[in-house]
Amino acid sequence: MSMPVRAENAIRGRDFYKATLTDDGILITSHGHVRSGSYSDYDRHYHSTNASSTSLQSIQSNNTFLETASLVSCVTCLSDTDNNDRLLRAANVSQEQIRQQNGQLSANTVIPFSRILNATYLTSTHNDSSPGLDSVGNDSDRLTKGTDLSNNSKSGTNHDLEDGDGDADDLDDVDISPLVGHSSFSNASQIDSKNNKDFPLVEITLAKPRRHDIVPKRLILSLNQQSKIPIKSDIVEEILSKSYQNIKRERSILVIINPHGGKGNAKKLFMSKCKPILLASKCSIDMAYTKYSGHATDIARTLDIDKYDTIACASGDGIPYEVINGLFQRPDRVDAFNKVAVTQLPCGSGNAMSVSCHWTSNPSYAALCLVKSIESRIDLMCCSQQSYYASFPRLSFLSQTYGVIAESDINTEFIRWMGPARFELGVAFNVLQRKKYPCDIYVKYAAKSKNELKIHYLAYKNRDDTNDNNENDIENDIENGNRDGSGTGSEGSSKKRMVTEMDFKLKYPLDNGIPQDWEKIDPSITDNLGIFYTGKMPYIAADTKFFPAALPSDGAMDLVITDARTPVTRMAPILLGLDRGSHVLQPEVIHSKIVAYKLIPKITSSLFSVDGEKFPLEPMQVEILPGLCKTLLRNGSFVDTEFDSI
Ligand SMILES: Nc1ncnc2c1ncn2[C@@H]1O[C@H](COP(=O)(O)OP(=O)(O)OP(=O)(O)O)[C@@H](O)[C@H]1O
Repeated sequence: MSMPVRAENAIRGRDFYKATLTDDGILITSHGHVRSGSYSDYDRHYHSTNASSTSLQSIQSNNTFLETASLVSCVTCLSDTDNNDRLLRAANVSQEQIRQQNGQLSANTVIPFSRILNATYLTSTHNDSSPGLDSVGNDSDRLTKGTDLSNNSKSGTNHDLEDGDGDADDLDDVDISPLVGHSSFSNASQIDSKNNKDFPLVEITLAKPRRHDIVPKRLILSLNQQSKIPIKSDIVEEILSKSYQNIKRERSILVIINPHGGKGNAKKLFMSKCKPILLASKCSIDMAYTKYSGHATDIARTLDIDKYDTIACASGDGIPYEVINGLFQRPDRVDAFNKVAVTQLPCGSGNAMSVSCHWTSNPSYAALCLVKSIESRIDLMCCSQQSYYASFPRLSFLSQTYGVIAESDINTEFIRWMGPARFELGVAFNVLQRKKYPCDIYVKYAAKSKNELKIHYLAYKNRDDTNDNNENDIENDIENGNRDGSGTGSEGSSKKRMVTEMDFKLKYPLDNGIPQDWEKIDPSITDNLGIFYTGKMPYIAADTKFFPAALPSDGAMDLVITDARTPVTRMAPILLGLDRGSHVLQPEVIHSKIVAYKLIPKITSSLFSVDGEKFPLEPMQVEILPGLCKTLLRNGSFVDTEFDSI
């Protein structure tokens, strides 16, 4: 049996791999190369299980370490580089050895489905003088230059809404070319490969580690239909459905870039690290650049929500805050919060959302998480103060703080050039001064003592583990005619539902005073308050696990309070425990789960910080709004803080 000429043309001069599908991914069984004008290598490899060609032998001679490396690469599928490095070292495989292989995969490598971005039948144009892969190269150029390719297909496109230069700049040799939707591939030639049951030639695009990042990489595979798992008729669909299990494919993304974010690097980071991954995954992308503070709120308030399922903020935490509030101020906010997921591509200096939700602060890995994540609902916190409450209260997704941390966060803006380090410097400075911030605090507890908090945490964490916190189930329910989205499986879960206008209604409006069942925190503590910090996400910065017990939708926020009178010798272990999250276990630290609070400052000069934004020094009342916001959580949960084992 020989290879069809068109298929040979398509892979002429390229490496290809013979492969088979397994439960975990695509197993490479051997490697080949089709020389110009000859397809004998392909035939030899295809028909021989113990191939004896020279090129194969030379590959096999290196197999011992490569097989180890293969296993490692399989295990590390979504980890970032630090993790990869550690595992490779543990397996005694040096990066140099990996590099020597020129990126070739050895037999027995498993490409995990979690790493596969796209799959398509490999096809050739009818014009042999311009073989398919050259066309792909052209396509790639067009995509990276930001040209609108959306005439026939929404997929894999890129439109600049503003700025327009779309200078995908630093892509160097990154391979971003989706074949599907390319008009030069006729239907006839696609059928040619698809219907060839003996030789289904498939091109996959996978996310491949390169230096500290991941980049899209295309591979040609000759797939053995006698695979280890049952294959339905369409092998490409089989690969795609396993690569995107319960995950929405081909997202329509509005990327909002803060050009000043991340010390002015946000645009470059997005273009070079995130965009190639998103395009290779066949997402359609529109881009908007913020021109002033508050612009992202205006964009989110007025955008056409029918066009997007995702708003990705290529920024720090300031832009997601603005976007959530823009959606909240829409007349059709119910539809907006049911339609659009808000996520972050970490291109700012404070990237707590990405660290908590995507488990990484690396923009390329976060982009992979974006396309591979489960849509989930997270709680928001609604903040009311007299000066703005009447128009719109403010939604907070991350934190509110008063005292030492608020001043360190905001008052160190003038040393913005320092990046994240300025925050730590500010905290240390204020703590050492033992500055106090007197106030009254009233709270409605969900779990008051540390013991009750642990019980609450374990109950909700286990519930999340079993429910998978999976918003896609809601979409499936709705498609199946179950309009309230209550689902068939885990009934009663707050996440398995669509939000309604009732979900925006405050239980504790500011004007109604402090309810009877709220407790006042001991004034001897609050008159000497050092840190007041409430949060919904575990990380407030890449290496600061301030809220290790935070959960996406437990209907509560975490409260941390310290007393400014705590001796510096005791504060030192508290601050040094911030990276591990062990500070909350220290006896001097108050740590509770609460559903609402009111803080009344007793000083005249200070501020609040809400999600890193400066808020006025007025009484602040906050309550939780359960499961209001759709976002993308890797594996449906926040990064594991190991709170249960601290
Ligand atoms: N064009 C602009 N000019 C001035 N300010 C802007 C502009 N675009 C956005 N901003 C503001 O910049 C602030 C910080 O944005 P972002 O969080 O993306 O950046 P960052 O680098 O992480 O900064 P931070 O360290 O404050 O978190 C936001 O509050 C936003 O309102």
